[in-house]
Formats: sequence, structure tokens, C-alpha cells
Amino acid sequence: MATSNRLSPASQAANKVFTRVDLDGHALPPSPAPSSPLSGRKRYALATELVYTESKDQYGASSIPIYQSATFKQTSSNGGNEYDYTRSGNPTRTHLERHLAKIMNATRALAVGSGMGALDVITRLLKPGDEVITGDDLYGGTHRLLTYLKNNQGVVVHHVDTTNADSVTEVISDKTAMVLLETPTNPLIKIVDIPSIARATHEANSKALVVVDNTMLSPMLLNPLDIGADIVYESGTKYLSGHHDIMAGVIACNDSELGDKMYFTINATGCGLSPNDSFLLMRGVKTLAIRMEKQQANAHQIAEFLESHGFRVRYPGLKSHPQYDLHWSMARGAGAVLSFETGDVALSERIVEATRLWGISVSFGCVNSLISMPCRMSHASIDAKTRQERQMPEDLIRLCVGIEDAGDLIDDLSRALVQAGAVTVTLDGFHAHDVDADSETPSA
Ligand SMILES: Cc1ncc(COP(=O)(O)O)c(C=O)c1O
Ligand SMILES: N[C@@H](CCSC[C@H](N)C(=O)O)C(=O)O
Repeated sequence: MATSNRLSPASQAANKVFTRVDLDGHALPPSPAPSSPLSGRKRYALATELVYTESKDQYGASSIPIYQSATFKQTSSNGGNEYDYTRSGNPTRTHLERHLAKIMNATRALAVGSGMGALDVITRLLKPGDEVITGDDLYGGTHRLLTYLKNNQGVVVHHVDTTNADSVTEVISDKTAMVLLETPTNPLIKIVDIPSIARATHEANSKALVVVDNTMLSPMLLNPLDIGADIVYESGTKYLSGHHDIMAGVIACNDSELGDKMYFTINATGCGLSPNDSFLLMRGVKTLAIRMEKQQANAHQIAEFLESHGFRVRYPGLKSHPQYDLHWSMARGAGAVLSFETGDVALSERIVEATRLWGISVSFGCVNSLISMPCRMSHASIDAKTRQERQMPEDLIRLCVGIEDAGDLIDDLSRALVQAGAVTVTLDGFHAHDVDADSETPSA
């Protein structure tokens, strides 16, 4: 991994024949091949691949060193060494990117400063006049960026019900440049049929890119590139890092031209992930499997607990989810985010504020359990009128389940439900009051 200042004649010759250049004609930083190339070796189970890495560190460091350096000295006045400047490339970031490419089943992965930074890089592939088709239940920040592009960059954005593949195909045209999907959607936990939409999109317009935000599931539970997506991205702030101690975003694809274009934007705008955060993300990824397994198991117990006490719960691990079969036809697990309604905004506020173990916080994917009201918090950037048009229940409570003891989480939630007056207590236990019959039910 580390290199001496003076390169051997063979390495110098290799640098001279470096043929890959960026859009400006500059030599590209190190190849995007996975850190543990699969060619010639058995592919292990994902839990193993997450921790297994190979590097050529000169001291055999088992954890990737943090190359906390903005610049890299060159061996000749022509430059041309593997790295010159951390905005363009850094060994710690490259190591992470190669590892991510491997676990995301991609030939190229790129790491940037946040999930929104990742979407910014992807949407810079668009030109004025291009059309984007996306969902009507989306993370608030995604909605905000798309609205900015619509209002300022001449990009036409269609928000349709992506849970119905026909709604997407109805608006596809030769101007469609991108179809942007989230599944399960945040926060209504609706499921989107990626293979059907990808197939229909590519059939109707072979140039249109299908982009999937995989933040909710992570590569542990879904590989969108394997089921028709052209680009996958996720917020590394969530499950990939797992501890809410960094902001990060990752992008992956299997088309080298697309990868080079997005790398160009990262180098040109300077949004690549810092060496220190690359190190932390790499460390986080190694425990993704055990964290996700525990978080998911806890989420399942909590979803069943709430449903059995009369709450309307949105979670794809529950058979009552209207798109249960569709979800399981694509994914390897249900994830650890669920939402439920109470029928009353003030009641939801009291529940959220009565919890102790559950942190009142935006975000998800952390080892700690979090509780929030999306319409007030994570999705507040979607204006109230639009939220109403999209039938986002203002009383919705989102639970992002961590790795604590499930019994403690359920006890804390039970106490909060009773204290907030959300349930009728009887000698046999307790049961939710009737949720307003008019409020929206989870629907396909
Ligand atoms: C589904 C989804 N995508 C993208 C993002 C953006 O990620 P970040 O906060 O890392 O910018 C978030 C949350 O912030 C999210 O929930
Ligand atoms: N104030 C932030 C809110 C971030 S929400 C983070 C996460 N995606 C979630 O769904 O909780 C903003 O305006 O972006």
C-alpha cells in the first residue's frame, strides 16, 4: 500500500503507460478493481467478504492506515505517480472504494462526503431539458435536491407512484434520462418493483439510467445492480458505518464510462470522502452483517409487538404488509426501519417524548434505537401541501431499531404508550385506541 519516494524503473515505466485518462485528459487514480479481487478465488458468503480484505501494505497492517495527507510527492517533474492530491485520490479512500465495489457487486465504487453528495454527483449526469421520473414517497432531502434541479437547472421531474410500474412507463419518453427509485420508501415503507421498472425503462428508452437509493437495506439485504439498476447509491451515514459518527455517501455501477464521469465530478467539485472518514466507514462496513442481523431481529419483534397491540404498522417483515411477497422477491431481509400511526399528532408527540431508551433523532442505521416524527423532522423539507397531497400521515412515528436488548426496547415503548395515553389498559394488557378510520392504510 505505502510506496517509497523513488519508484523502481519498472514502476516508472508502468506509470508512463498509464492509459486511463479522465475527461480532462489527466491520468486516473488507481483502478477501481475490488480490494480483494474475486478473479481466481472463491467468492465467500457476504458476511465473510465484508471483513475479508487484501492490501499490499508494506508493514502488513491489518487495518488500512489513514493516509492523512493532502499531497503526495512525485518521483519526476512529470508527476504521474499513483496519487498526487487527496481530492483526486487517496490510498485510504481507494481501499474503501475497492472493498465497496466488491460487496456492492460492482466494478466501480466511489465514496463521497454524504448520501446527498452522492445524489448530487449522480444528478450532475443530467442536462437541462432531461426528465427524471421518481417516486411520490421519497426521503425529504432527495425531494429537496430534485426540486432545486427542477427550479434552477431546467430538469423536468415527474413524481409518480413508483409502487405501480405502469405509472412509471406511462411517463417514460425519449427525454427520460433517469428513473430514481427508493425501496422501501422513506418513511411510508412502500415497496418498489426494481426489476419490472428497470426492464420497462430500458425497453422504452435504452439511454435512461435506473438509479436506486439502497440506504434502507444496504448491500447486506439487496444488490440493486443485480436486478436491473444502472447505478446504486446509499447514505454511508446509515447502516454502512453504523454508529452515527460520520457522514458518507457511496455510489456504485458496472459501466466504466459512467464511473469515470462520476469520478470526474468528484475530482472537479472536491466531494470525495476524507481519509479519516474513509477509515471509519471501512471499519463500520466490517460489522455490517452482525449489526443488521441483530437490528432486523429486534425490528421484527417490535413490529409484531405493535401490531399485536392494535397499531397499524408498516414493515415489510410483517405478512400484513401489502407488498410482502414483492419485497421478499428482491431482498434478503426486511431491514430495521418501521413506521406506525396513532391517529393523532399530539398523541404521537407524547409517545415520542415519553420514550427514554429511544433517542429522538433523525437518521437510521445506527446501533442505537431512534424514534422520530418524519413530517416534523426528516421530511420537514417537503412542504405541508405536498405532504398532504402525498398522503403522508402527520402523526406517523418512525422507529429505527438498534442493537439493544429487544425486551428493553419493548418495555420502554410500552411505558411510553401507556404514559402518553395511546392505549386502553385492561387486566389482560393494553390495546391501541382505534386509529382514525380515515387515515391512510399502507397500500401498494
Ligand atoms: C433514503 C435516504 N437517502 C439518502 C439520504 C441522504 O444521506 P446523508 O444524510 O448521508 O446525506 C438519507 C438521509 O439522510 C436517506 O434517508
Ligand atoms: N435536517 C436534515 C434532516 C436529515 S434527515 C436524515 C435521514 N435521511 C432520515 O431520514 O432521518 C435535512 O434537512 O436534511
